Amino acid sequence: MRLRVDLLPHGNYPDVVLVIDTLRATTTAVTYLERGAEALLLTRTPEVALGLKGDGFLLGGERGGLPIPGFDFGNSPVEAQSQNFTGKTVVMNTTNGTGASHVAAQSGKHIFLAALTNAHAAARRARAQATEEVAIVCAGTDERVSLEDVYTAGVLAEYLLSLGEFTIDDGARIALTVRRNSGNPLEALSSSLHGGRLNNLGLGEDVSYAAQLSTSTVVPTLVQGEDVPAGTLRFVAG
Ligand SMILES: O=C(O)[C@H](CS(=O)(=O)O)OP(=O)(O)O
Ligand SMILES: [Mg+2]
Repeated sequence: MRLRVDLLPHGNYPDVVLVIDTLRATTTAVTYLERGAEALLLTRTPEVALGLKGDGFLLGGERGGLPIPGFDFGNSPVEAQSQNFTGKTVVMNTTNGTGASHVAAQSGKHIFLAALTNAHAAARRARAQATEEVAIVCAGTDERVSLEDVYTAGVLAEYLLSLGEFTIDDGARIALTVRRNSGNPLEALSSSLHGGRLNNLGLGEDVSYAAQLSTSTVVPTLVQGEDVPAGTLRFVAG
């Protein structure tokens, strides 16, 4: 079994993909499902999301860290945690995480969303489904490598290695090194460029929330081969 870590999304995934956007899209996605959402529709663009508005969907997303005009929510796990989404479908579009999921879905057989909050459950699901490779894909920020995603990749890689034999690539070696040398999750996320930016926007509580380790067993799972609105990917709790 191969374990691969892409520090940015590259594509060509043959098997299982774990998509990470710790700050904040995949952390928020886990929280929507934790709070009862029936499904998430991750859209290719904000326009696709806005086109679905009014069909009983709730829209969540951001640009520059702030809510998109016309959307119901931002991209905040703390905001999501304070709401009840029972029976609702949340349509999401964010700067990095939703795009990374679309790259993964172009080729991967099984796509899961991972964050620190569901790290161990996501790793277990990946190991159980994989037949040849687990690819951990860091969304990054604006096409640049981001510390918080690489740190989370290291947490996932560490746990996967405790579950069985893998041959690992240099991306995995880098992620494991970052994980072992960046302190605890809150220290790592707080020292990242994006963690600092969210703090400056008054969104520091989201950074603390995202730093919680394995508080959830919900693993957002792509439902393949289903009829979904064009430009969207449908994830449900797994
Ligand atoms: O909402 C976020 O934290 C980021 C916004 S950005 O990196 O400041 O543009 O989006 P995400 O897609 O969750 O990385
Ligand atoms: Mg991010």
